[in-house]
Amino acid sequence: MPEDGARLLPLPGGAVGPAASARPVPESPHGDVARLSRLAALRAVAATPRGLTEAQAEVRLAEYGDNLVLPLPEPTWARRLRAALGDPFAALLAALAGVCALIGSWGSALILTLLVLAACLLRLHGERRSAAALRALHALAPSTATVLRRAGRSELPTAREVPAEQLVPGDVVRLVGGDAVPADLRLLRAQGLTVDQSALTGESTPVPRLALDLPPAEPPGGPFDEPQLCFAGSTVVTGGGTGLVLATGAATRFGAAHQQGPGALADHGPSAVERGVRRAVLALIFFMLAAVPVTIGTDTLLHGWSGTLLPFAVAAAVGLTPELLPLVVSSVLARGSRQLAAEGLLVRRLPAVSELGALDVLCLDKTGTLTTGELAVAGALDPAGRPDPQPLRWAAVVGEAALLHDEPGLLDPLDEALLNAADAAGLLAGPAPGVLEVIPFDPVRRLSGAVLREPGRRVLLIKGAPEAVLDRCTELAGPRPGDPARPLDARARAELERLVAERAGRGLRLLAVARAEHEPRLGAHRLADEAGLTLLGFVELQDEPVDSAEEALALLSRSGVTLTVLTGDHPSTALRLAERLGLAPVRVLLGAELADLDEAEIAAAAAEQAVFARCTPEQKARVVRALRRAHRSVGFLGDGVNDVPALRAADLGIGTAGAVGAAREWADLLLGGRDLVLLGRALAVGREATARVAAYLRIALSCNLGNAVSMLAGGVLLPFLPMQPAQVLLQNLCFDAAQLSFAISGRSAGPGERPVRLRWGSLAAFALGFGLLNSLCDIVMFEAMRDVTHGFTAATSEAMFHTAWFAENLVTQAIALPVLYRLSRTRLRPPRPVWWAAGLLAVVGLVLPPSALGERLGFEGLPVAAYGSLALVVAGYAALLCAGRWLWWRRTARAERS
Ligand SMILES: Nc1ncnc2c1ncn2[C@@H]1O[C@H](COP(=O)(O)OP(=O)(O)OP(=O)(O)O)[C@@H](O)[C@H]1O
Repeated sequence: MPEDGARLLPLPGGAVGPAASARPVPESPHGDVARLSRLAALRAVAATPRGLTEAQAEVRLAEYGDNLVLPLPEPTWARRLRAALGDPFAALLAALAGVCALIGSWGSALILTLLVLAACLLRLHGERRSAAALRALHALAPSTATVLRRAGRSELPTAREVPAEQLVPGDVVRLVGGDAVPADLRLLRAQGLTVDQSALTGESTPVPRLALDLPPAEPPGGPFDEPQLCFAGSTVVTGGGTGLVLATGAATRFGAAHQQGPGALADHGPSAVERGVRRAVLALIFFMLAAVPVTIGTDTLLHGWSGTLLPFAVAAAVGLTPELLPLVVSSVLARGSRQLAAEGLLVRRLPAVSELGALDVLCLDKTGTLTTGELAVAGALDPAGRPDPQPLRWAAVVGEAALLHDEPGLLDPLDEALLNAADAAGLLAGPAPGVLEVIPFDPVRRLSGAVLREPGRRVLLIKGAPEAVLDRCTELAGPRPGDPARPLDARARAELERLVAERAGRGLRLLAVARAEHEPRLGAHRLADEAGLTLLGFVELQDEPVDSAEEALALLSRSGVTLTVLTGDHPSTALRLAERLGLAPVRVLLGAELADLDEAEIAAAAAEQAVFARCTPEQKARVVRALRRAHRSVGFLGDGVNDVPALRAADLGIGTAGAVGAAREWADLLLGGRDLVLLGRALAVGREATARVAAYLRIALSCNLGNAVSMLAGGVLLPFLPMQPAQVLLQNLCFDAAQLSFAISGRSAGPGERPVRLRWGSLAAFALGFGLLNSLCDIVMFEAMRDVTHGFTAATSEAMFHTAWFAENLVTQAIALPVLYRLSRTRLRPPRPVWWAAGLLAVVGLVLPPSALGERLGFEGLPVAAYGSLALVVAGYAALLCAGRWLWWRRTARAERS
């Protein structure tokens, strides 16, 4: 690195390091450095196993930048202005303004330029607020990493937590189970380390990682297969280790994949709202592309080509362009995220706000989520079910081994509880065990263990889920120490299973403890050693439900959210807890049974609030995926490393306050405290935001569709264009401005009875129905104006037509705003700003045309008869709109009931 004055060679992704060892090596995802020996790799990045000094880290941070895969939104105005002007809608408007200027339509060019400026300014403002909200959230919930740093060259290193974004190439970081790997690392040490790389490779089975000194000469199959490397974006499932940072931020493999777009990574695709918005935009663009040429073509065919047709086409195209749609949607979501932050929830991905609104199934992890995870030892039993302290002693020795084996992070809360209880009971009085190896807890195998050195033998101790341990046992320990062991036959096994089920049915969590003695030998633990074990007995643990869990689940249930528990724990323990919390599961399914069910059956079981027990992390994710494929909007609430696959698979991953690093990293939403009732409040905010987005889309789509049809009808029915180009643009500007009211303020009521879903089919049917109703009124107005304008000169009657349609259009849109806001009787009412905007829109429609400004825009004062017709048409429209809405409500209520 520069401060060492060494020659530099490329590191991954353009980072550079000194050329300490530039021997030719095979192609590797991280170039030369990744394939060097540990020592050579350290030299290549000018690092030491003792870590960088603070000063070195600072220099490198300035050089390589923050360790962020995606940079936080750029705060400078110049950048944002460029981005705003580069927006496709703004670009389209600017191009249309250019066309108008070219053909000398100065009024239209001016209005269009104003529209571009207004859209850009609004967008800039909205983005500034969203960026500030995102930065604030990021600052509140930084990801952290444990790094070795030294105050000076001669100082000793200390391990300390730093925000992960401050990591630099050359840093030495520590990993423990549950961590999100913070950068691309070359392992210097690894112990029982397995990582889940499914975010990078899609492969859900955790892969082992080793600190090989000389990696295989040929790189293995895929780019993520090198065993000595860990990649940003993966999760530590078991074990721990120490790694040298090779690349950070965008230079990591994860970062590179992100640059290629979200599809390059294992990603669950756009959210329901994102899909809805995208389709709405496409539909509006389609209206524009279809309606404008058809209108112009029809007009030319019927009445011949006129010079005003081109500017009219331009204006009509603008009128149908949803230029403020992205702004309104992102402002509504940003506002929702601020409200959630005020409630104590951190939104890590903006669309999560709308996912909350759509949420209709919430899958819940049990331990540490519905329960406190603060385990207390309730007792210990011998294999016959009699109280016996020995199983507790040996289980605690496994914990002690993890503690002694210098990777403190390997000690989980369960080990801590065992150690405390055994210590309090005086069971750990003897000399500390000689630890040969620690077998970290593996949520797939559901056990952990230790290999100990005892005089003349090597002792394997295993503790874990009773089924997992029993599968490895062939004998039962005798009632007293020194008594001969009994064989574990089928009858004894059945009795043990009954004992476990009976204790678990009381809500206790059981751990089985077993032991085996082997001849002393060198070498690491082998899976084959885990056979022929002797069962020592069980430890019983108690884990109390979180105080607010029952109230929160009742609130969510009343709000129309189906709840289902997915746990790695015993079925009886899970069932007992579910009942205690007021859930009424109809059945309990085991993770292993999922293999025999297809996705529809799994989804159906989950929808009936089944409890899924003894699930591996991948089985939890499978249930979530099955529900998503059944078109449910699925949330997952979890805290542990065994929840990460499900958190990633869900539409909305929610991490609890005490979630491990990786779970926090992959969660879309983080609870700020233990109070689960927060979820109910969050639901209300999400539903309101989604209802607003849905209302905006419904109204924008139906009014634009109505206008497109009316333009076509006007072209056929009238000998002139239905409105002048500048008037079309002005009307569009007014309607856009009124729709901005969706993005500002309003109140948040209760969560409402049902999730708010954006179903494209229903949105399209709505737009078609209410859009056609709108154009029907326009056509009636055209017909009425024929009579009213009878006897006036051609020019005057044309101007009167324009005036009447302008006024009628704004007034009917003003009525549509609040009336179409509510999708069903039970949904939230329109907030006050929408009413105000609607009122203003109607006033502008009526007051502007007869004003001096209106005259300059080509409007003409209307005779009283025209106002009479206008009043009748508007009243008819309002009545039909309310009737249509009533029919729609009935249809929605029926659909919701079924
Ligand atoms: N540290 C540990 N050592 C040994 N066995 C453990 C340890 N932690 C959990 N187990 C056993 O493995 C089982 C599965 O654990 P896992 O962490 O997958 O799920 P869980 O903690 O029981 O429940 P949840 O999935 O709701 O968090 C537990 O029920 C317990 O029997």
